[in-house]
Amino acid sequence: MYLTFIHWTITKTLGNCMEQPKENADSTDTPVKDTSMINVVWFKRDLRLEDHAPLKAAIEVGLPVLLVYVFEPSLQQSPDWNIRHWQFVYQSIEDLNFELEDYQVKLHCFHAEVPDVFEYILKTHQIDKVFSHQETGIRLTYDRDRQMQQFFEQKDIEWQEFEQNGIQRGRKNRRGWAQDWQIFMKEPLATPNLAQLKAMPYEVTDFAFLFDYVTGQKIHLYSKNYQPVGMRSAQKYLKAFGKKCIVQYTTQHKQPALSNQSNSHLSPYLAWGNLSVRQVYQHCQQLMIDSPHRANFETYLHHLRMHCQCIQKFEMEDYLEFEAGNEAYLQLEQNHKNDLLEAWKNGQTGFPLVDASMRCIRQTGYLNFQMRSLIVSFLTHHLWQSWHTGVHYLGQQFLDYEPGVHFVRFQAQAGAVDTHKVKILNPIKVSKKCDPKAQFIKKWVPELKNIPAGLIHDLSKMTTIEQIFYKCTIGQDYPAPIININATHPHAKAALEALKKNEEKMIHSIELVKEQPSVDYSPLKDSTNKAVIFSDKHQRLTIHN
Ligand SMILES: Cc1cc2nc3c(=O)[nH]c(=O)nc-3n(C[C@H](O)[C@H](O)[C@H](O)COP(=O)(O)OP(=O)(O)OC[C@H]3O[C@@H](n4cnc5c(N)ncnc54)[C@H](O)[C@@H]3O)c2cc1C
Repeated sequence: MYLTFIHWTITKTLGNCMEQPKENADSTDTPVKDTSMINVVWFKRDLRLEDHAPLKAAIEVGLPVLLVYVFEPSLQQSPDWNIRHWQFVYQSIEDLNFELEDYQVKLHCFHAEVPDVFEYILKTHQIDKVFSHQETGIRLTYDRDRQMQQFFEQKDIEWQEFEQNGIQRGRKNRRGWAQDWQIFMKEPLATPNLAQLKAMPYEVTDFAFLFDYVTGQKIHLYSKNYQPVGMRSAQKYLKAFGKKCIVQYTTQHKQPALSNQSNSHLSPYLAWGNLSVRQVYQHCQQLMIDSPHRANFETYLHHLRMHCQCIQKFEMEDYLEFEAGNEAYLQLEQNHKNDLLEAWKNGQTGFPLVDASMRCIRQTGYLNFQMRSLIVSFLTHHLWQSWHTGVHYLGQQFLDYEPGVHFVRFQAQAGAVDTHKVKILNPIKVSKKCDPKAQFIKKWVPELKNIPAGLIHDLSKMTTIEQIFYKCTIGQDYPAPIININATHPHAKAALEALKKNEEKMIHSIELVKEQPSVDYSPLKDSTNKAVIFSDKHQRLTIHN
């Protein structure tokens, strides 16, 4: 009866993605060891089948390959974790398994700690090698990788890790990094030959790897407000961006209401690896050759490099997860005020664009760069709360949560890395500039839907008669501003200015988020000066006149 219930629950909640234990499975049975050697590909933030160096290498060895993804319970305890991240991963795996059906292969999922998973596989199989990408994650995943390194050494298993997205391990500084990154981006895609993948029948029969996972979690659900998931959706978004959105990319990308027409929305696919940065880079390079929007492509490729540059910085300075890059920042007196923090999280600050942004991320998991900067500036400069107080909350909300970009960008905007570069954003001015017709505000703050755009950005100017006329009483239907921007702005400015004096001595971050020397984004040329591009799928050279 008990087993039947568990089996039913698992089937209902996990659908096809997770391993299904047999009803008569008994975890106390001694598994029969299959002595043939296998290799394992351990998927992490690389949920795709193209440009996948570990998968390619594993297939080329020729042994049977087991494909594995591990949902780690310890990550669920991390303050930046949110079920939406796992929902995205889960859907990605479903999509990937759909593609793999043609090859009668499957990516197997576990819910357990990684050493336990490998111990479990070792009960029945001999592992020769494990292939994976390097991961620039949080301290928890880094420590897990160090633990796994020892584990594999003890078991005499070779672990081959591959560079991903041009992020280099073991670097002491970023000198020359931009050039290396560009070389990596122009290298041929690592295309696995899936037809050669030797399938192996495999089943997880031990409930320990499944049961905890099922309890209380709704991993198989996926909100219709989130972007569609998977390699095929990612390719569609990539194509749409290259064809349409790129036209407005530099003119409109700060406007949240127009983000569907101008921003790429590729970030979740890059964060969880439905696409590699190199796939995006090479796709854009192909398109820009004859494009009248070449300059926009160049800006986009530059932004893509900045994205990787943040991750590289975090790879070298992972303490930024816990500490400000600038010790001077600790001198700021910022008292924790829970009511302010809650108002910010719930989109109830009385500043329409801030509230619209906070409500939007809760619902969709997406926000453009400019609005992310605004909500961080509002929290750290106007509400005068330390960067720690909001960094995990936003990480939870973002569907594209990428620790390297997130911690570095958050700290940079707060002024926790370098106060010289900080922009204290005025929510009223940004609102007028980025949402002039208030489309974004009205979508996410429906209480304000009757108020004309001319009044909506600064509600403190609305008279009582106007409030009655537009059926919105401030302080009743919508909160009055929780702070006085005319006081908070100069206060933050003066406090950050005061830090500058001793800041130089106190920045312990080895390098700031600064521009690198400009790099050439133009396509590779052959000896006859024709553009050379590696075509996406087949690695064949395409010559463009
Ligand atoms: C506080 C904060 C936290 C962030 N956290 C994350 C995160 O967890 N994961 C993540 O992927 N990104 C993060 N970003 C970066 C960025 O906001 C998102 O990548 C971007 O909004 C995703 O949208 P998109 O895919 O449509 O990118 P697009 O708008 O199409 O932009 C493409 C790339 O350009 C970069 N970019 C866009 N505008 C600018 C600009 N004005 N200056 C410099 N670079 C720019 C983006 O980072 C992105 O990588 C964060 C930014 C901030 C300010």
